Amino acid sequence: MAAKEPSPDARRRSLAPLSRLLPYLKHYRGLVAGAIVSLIIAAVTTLTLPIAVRRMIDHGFNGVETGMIQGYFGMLVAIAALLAAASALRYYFVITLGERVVADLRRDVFAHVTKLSSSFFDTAHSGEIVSRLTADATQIKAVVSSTASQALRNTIMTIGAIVMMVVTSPKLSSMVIGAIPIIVLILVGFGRSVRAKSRHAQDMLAQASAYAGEQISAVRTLQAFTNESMVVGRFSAAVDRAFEAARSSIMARAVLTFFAIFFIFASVVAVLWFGSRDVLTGAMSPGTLSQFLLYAVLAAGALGSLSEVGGDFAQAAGAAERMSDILEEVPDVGAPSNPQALPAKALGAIEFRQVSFAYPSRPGMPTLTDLSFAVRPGETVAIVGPSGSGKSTIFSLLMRFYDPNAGSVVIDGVDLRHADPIDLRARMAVVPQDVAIFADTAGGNIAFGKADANQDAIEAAARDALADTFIRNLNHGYDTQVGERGITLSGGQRQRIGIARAILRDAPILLLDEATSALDAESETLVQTALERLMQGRTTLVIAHRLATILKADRILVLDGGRIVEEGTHQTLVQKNGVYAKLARLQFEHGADAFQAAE
Ligand SMILES: Nc1ncnc2c1ncn2[C@@H]1O[C@H](COP(=O)(O)OP(=O)(O)OP(=O)(O)O)[C@@H](O)[C@H]1O
Repeated sequence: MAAKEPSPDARRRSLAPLSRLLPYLKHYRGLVAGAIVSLIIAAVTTLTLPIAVRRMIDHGFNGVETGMIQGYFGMLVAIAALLAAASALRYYFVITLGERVVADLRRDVFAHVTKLSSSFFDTAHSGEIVSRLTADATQIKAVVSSTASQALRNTIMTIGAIVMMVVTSPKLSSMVIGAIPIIVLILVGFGRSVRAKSRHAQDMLAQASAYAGEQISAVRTLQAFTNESMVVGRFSAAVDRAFEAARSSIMARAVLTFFAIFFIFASVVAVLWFGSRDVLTGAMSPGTLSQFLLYAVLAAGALGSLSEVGGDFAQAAGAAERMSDILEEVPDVGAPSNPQALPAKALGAIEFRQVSFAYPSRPGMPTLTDLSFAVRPGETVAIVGPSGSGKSTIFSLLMRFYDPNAGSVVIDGVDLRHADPIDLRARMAVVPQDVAIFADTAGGNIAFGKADANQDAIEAAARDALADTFIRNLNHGYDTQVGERGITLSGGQRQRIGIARAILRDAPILLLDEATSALDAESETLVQTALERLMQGRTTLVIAHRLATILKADRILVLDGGRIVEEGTHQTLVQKNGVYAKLARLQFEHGADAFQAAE
C-alpha cells in the first residue's frame, strides 16, 4: 500500500481527491442547503454592520437628528440577533454535516476492508488501516465542517467587503487594494513555514505515540525484561522531540501573529491618516470613513483566514485520498456474477485437483505444486509435514482466501471459483492454532461462531467444548469480560472457547489446526476430548501435531515442499519407513511411548 502513495508534494498541490466526498454530501442536500443559506445570511448581515455604523455616526451624532440614534440602535440589535441566529444555524448544519459524512465514510471504508481478500492484508499494515479510519477521517471531518464553511464565508466576506470598500470610497480603496497583495504574500509565505513546522511536530508526536502503543501492548515482556527505565527514557526523549518541534512551530506562529496584527493595524492607521485628511477638508463624512475602515478590517480578517484554510484543505485532500485508496481496492477473490449454488444438503466432500499455488506477494515461489487429494464426507484426514511445507496454505485455499494458480478446489462438487465465498465459508468451522479472542464477554466470544445464537445454544456449545465449568467459575460467568486478546484466559481455555465457537457454528466441514504449544496434561486431555466431540459426524481436515490425533485419523497426508509425498494410515506409513516415519520420530517425541506402542 505504501508504494502507491503519491509524494507529499503532489498531495499538497492537488485538492482533487476532495471531490470524492461529493457523493456523500449528495445524501444530505437539506443540511448542505441549510448550511449555505445560513452562511450567506451571516456574511451579508456582517457586511451591513458598517453601513449601520456610518449612518449612526453621520446622522445620530450630528446634533440635528439625535432622535434617530434610538432607531439605529434598535436596528443594530436586530442585525446582531439575525447574525447570531444565522451563525448558530450555520454551526449546527455544518458540524452535523461533517459528523454525518465522516460517519458514513468510516462505515463504508470499514465495510470494504472486511471484504478485502487476504492478499491485501499480506502487504497492508493493520495499524495504517486503523489510522485511516481514525486520524484521516478526523481531518476530513474538519474540512467538511469548519474549514469548508470558513472558506466559503471568508470568500463571500472578502469579495463583499472589497466591493463595499470600492462603493464607499474608490480613492481610499485603490490605496488599500494595492497593498493587499503584498500583505497576503507575506502572510502566505509565513503560513507555509508555520504549516511545515506544525506538520513536523505532528509527525514527532505520532512517533512518540506509536512507541508508547507498542510498549503498552507488550507490557508483560517489557516488565519481564525489566526494561522500564530504558523504555521510559526513550519515550520521554520522543516526547521531548515532539515538544521541541511544537515549540518551533509555536515560535513561527507567534512571529506570524506579530506581522499579521502589525500589518493590519498599520494599514488601518494609513487609511485613517489619509481618510482623516479628507474628513478635515470635508471631502468625506466621518461616518463614511468609519464604514470604510470597518470594511477594510473585515476584508483583511477574511483574507488572513483564507490563507490559513488552504493548508487544511491540502491536508484533508491527502486524507481523502488515503481513504478512497482503500475504497478503490478491489478484492482479488470475490463472488462471480452468477455464483453456482452449493447443494442444499451439505455433504462435506472436499477435493483438490492438481492444485498449484504461489502467494501473490511471492509470485515466483510455488507453495503448493500439483496437489491432488480427496476427502469423503465424514472422513477425518490428518495433514502432517515439516514447518513451511504448506499445510496452512491448504486451509487458506479451502476457505477461498486465495484462488489456486492452476487446478481447482472442489467442495460438494462445486469448483470454489464458481461459488460465493460467503456461502462456502458458511459450511466450514475453523479452530485455528491461536484462537482469536476479542475484548468481549466469554459468551460473546463463543457467539462469534454464530451471531444469532441464543444463550442456551451458547451454553450447550460451551458444555460440549468442556468450557462451561471454567466459564462459570469466572467472576460473572458467561458475562465476564475476557480482555483484549483473551489476556485473562489460559492457553487451554482459549482453545476451548475456540472449539465451542466451532461447535456453535455446526458446519459440515471442520478445519482444525492443532496447537503446537504444549498444554499441561489435564488441559490437553480436556481439549482433546472436546475436539473429538466436535469432529463427530463432520468431514475433518486436521493439521496434526499430536500422535493421538494422527492415530485416530482415517488417513494421513504427508506434505513436504508443497507436494504430497506419502499417503496412508499410521501403520502403513511407519512400515514404509519414509518421510513420515522420520518426521514422526522427531516431531511427535512427546508421544514417543504411544508411538512405540502403535508400532
Ligand atoms: N501470506 C503469505 N504470503 C507469502 N508467503 C506465505 C504466506 N503464508 C505462508 N507463506 C509461505 O508459504 C509457505 C508455506 O506456509 P504454510 O503456512 O502453509 O506452512 P505450514 O506447513 O502450515 O507451516 P507451519 O507448520 O510452520 O505452520 C512458507 O514458506 C511460508 O513462508
